[in-house]
Amino acid sequence: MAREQLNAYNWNGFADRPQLAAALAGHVAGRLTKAIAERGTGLLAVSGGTTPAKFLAALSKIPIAWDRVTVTLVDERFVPASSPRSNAGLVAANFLQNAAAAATFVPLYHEAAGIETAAASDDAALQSLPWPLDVVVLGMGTDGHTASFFPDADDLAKLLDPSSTRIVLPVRAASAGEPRLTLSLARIVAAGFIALHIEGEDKRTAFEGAMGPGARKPIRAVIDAAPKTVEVFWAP
Ligand SMILES: O=C(O)[C@H](O)[C@@H](O)[C@H](O)[C@H](O)COP(=O)(O)O
Repeated sequence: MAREQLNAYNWNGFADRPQLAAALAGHVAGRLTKAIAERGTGLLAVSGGTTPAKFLAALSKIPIAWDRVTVTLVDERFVPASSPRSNAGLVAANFLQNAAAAATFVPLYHEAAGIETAAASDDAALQSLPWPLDVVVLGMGTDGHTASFFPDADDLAKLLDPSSTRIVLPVRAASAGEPRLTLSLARIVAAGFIALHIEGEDKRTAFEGAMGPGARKPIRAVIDAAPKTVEVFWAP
């Protein structure tokens, strides 16, 4: 039976950002623990940017079997980990510490001739991860992008193709700054638990706009393609 696209998301609002960080970290840790119990391993993908730092720090302190968890990125800027723009750098500084230091981190960036070459070698290298994702934590820009699915990306339809067999895709988008590497929508929506972590009134307004009528934004494409309810975590 065709699945009705009814904006399948659940809104989890919090009074402040520390409370959101603690709650989201608890949910993610619980899902990973369940995955480890069921299949002996957990696979987590986290987003970069400026929002996740508190959440990642809170998650790093929760004592689960991190040595059974593999963590990768939802997307990455095409910059080395030493760059202040690096999402791998954000994860290293905020998450790969405390209890979570025992997790295995799989970055997306590595030196390559260009973004297409990097994406192709990532695609091969990440095949061996224990797919599907147990947990994915997405962010969102006020333009309605999520992951590196920027509205002005070259070949956006390919990035948003739910039938794609790709794991990692290259992204070129004027609004993105650097070229990007992103998990495909297909891999993201196959996750057992899909969280969207947004903060501030501007992003709440942008999210509500994306869920309404009008031009379909990438975040809407992800929610519509997801076979499970997307859990939105928001604080002012
Ligand atoms: O590499 C990135 O930038 C992210 O993965 C991206 O998708 C992010 O989630 C949004 O751009 C929101 O970024 P902020 O948290 O900085 O607002």
